[in-house]
Amino acid sequence: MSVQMIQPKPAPKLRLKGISKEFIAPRTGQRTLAVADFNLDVQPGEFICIVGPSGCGKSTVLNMIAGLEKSTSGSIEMDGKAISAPGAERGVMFQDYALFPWKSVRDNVGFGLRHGTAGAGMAKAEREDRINHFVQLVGLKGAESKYPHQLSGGMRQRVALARLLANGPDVLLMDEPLGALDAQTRLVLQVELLRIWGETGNKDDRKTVIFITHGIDEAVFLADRVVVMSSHPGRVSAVLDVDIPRPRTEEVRLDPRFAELSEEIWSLIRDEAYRAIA
Ligand SMILES: Nc1ncnc2c1ncn2[C@@H]1O[C@H](COP(=O)(O)OP(=O)(O)OP(=O)(O)O)[C@@H](O)[C@H]1O
Repeated sequence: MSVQMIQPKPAPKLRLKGISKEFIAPRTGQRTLAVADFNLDVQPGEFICIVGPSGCGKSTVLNMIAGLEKSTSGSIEMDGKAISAPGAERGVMFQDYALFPWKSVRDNVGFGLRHGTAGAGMAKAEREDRINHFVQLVGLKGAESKYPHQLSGGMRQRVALARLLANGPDVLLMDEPLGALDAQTRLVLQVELLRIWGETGNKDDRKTVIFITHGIDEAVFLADRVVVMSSHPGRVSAVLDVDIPRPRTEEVRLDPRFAELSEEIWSLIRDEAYRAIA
């Protein structure tokens, strides 16, 4: 008789348990149930993409994990502890760069280290090394003294990513970070993002990522799992494993499995996507 060892599942990095969010308009009192009974466990180092029709509640879910919005019911846990406010261990990145226009690349990247909790107690030399490391990691070496207006959109998002990483969060919460970029830059930065995330390195060194996108191809290219949402109210309608091996290179986009998964996701949101913009 053979005895099968059952490996215990690691404790989730994030646990979203039955969360809902109802917005109440201050003047009219009109209620909008944006998210209802949203459940998701995210494993450490996992790359999760959330897709769904416009207005289905993707940003609301992300903002609740970031602690920028309070959930109306349910609970959000990180490493087993309840989250209800923003915290340095969860870094957020948005579509619109959010850089300081009057600060250089170097000073933008180092902002959190100089003024936030991330750099508290850090010696100047260590802080400067850390800034150099992340500037280099995102491919901005040589552009340290430039200002945001001197950079392309893609470079600005590299600065925003370096700043996010320099603060050393455990979880990266990314709301359409490539959404404002032209199509070619977007494809290049998807590959870059996986490199920076550590796709070719040790799995245990990777950050946990929640990444919102309108791009189904983008989600399939990046994610370990794609969470598909339906709307009114926003719920999880499906969770798909992206069983395409890593590291993922440009060739992946030609893989029949890539097309198959993209088609499956589109079929899940197509009807609602048409209704959302009708
Ligand atoms: N502060 C708010 N007050 C009232 N309603 C809100 C607020 N924020 C979001 N909503 C509503 O909640 C729902 C979900 O919005 P949310 O922005 O989370 O969706 P989304 O999927 O991120 O949208 P998109 O894909 O267009 O970016 C929408 O109906 C939206 O109008």
